Amino acid sequence: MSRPRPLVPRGNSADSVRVVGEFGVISRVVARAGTAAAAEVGPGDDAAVLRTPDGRVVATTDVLVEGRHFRRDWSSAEDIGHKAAAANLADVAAMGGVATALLVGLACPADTPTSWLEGVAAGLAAECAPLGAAVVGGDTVAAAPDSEAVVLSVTALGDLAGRAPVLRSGARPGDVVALAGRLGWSACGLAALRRGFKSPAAAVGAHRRPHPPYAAGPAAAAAGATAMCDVSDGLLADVGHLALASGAVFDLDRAALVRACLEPPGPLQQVAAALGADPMAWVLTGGEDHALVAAFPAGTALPDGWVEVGAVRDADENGAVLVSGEPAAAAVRAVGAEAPGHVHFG
Ligand SMILES: Nc1ncnc2c1ncn2[C@@H]1O[C@H](COP(=O)(O)OP(=O)(O)O)[C@@H](O)[C@H]1O
Ligand SMILES: Cc1ncc(C[n+]2csc(CCOP(=O)(O)OP(=O)(O)O)c2C)c(N)n1
Ligand SMILES: [Mg+2]
Repeated sequence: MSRPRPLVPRGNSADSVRVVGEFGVISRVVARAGTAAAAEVGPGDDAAVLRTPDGRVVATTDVLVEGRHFRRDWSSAEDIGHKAAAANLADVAAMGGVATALLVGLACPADTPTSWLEGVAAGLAAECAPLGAAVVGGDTVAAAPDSEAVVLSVTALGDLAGRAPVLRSGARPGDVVALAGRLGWSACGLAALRRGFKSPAAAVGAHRRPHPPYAAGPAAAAAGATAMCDVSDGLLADVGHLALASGAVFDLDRAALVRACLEPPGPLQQVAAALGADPMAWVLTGGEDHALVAAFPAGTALPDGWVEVGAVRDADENGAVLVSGEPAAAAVRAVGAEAPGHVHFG
């Protein structure tokens, strides 16, 4: 893998973490954290204290590693904060919860400008604010010796407001499969960035700052969704998790996916034409838009933002995920993709 070009000034700038020190960084970052509605005690003490109206806590963590999950020459500090928050807030929504707070673990090289870390903090806060959530604590440490990579580990906590959590395992044959949010936009933006383009702005922007449909998660739970997850790795890969956990086949309807994700034509077709790619590859296998995919009992009036894109069937010999009756592996090959989703240890 080519090493991401260090983007932020390296060395001993007056603003670097080395000069400002751990507590200087913490006070500047905490000043940008915002306020969590659920926090009785926020950042600055030995631990935060949160109110849990439901009595149960939804808890999830995702780690973002520079060069693997983001590049500082492709995304601003604010973008990276938005993205790190979104990846976690979407997992809470995918359980049917509403996020209440984030905890942030940060490892960074000593020459990282404090202003860059303040930008990350501002992005985290801005992504959380509409939900009433905020960063309530964290930890700031030096990166491994000789490592130039920033690592961000974000934990999100959330509340179910009395609803049953929606697991991956509850889908039953006869359920409808539905989608909320966008698919393929982040992968399209990533493809453009990899070729050195900074446009189209809508696709590159979607890669930098995903827009998960947070409200669709609790709405699906309230409507009786039987299984749900967010699409972080790729639709076929993540629906595979639902199928496996539920012991059922998820048969996605290609025409419905085209209608939901590729009509009217826009940036996905534009970039695909320029790169000689099939935009359906991004829809089926592209990650990081954090759309939600769920199963609902047949006849459920789908909540706002949800569209039907398939059906759950009895397990059969064709495998767990089908695209209009065709095994997912064949659909992956047909669109020229390498795998049903992101390959982590490739
Ligand atoms: N190192 C780990 N220790 C314990 N649980 C883990 C670890 N890594 C992943 N998991 C759990 O495995 C499940 C699948 O992880 P992942 O594919 O990362 O989910 P997601 O796409 O929702 O982030 C999650 O429940 C996650 O909490
Ligand atoms: C520099 C860079 N290269 C590649 C990608 C693409 N990418 C990285 S991780 C990932 C999948 C999601 O990451 P993961 O850590 O699996 O999140 P989770 O499924 O745990 O939510 C994708 C599509 C990227 N975002 N940035
Ligand atoms: Mg994860």
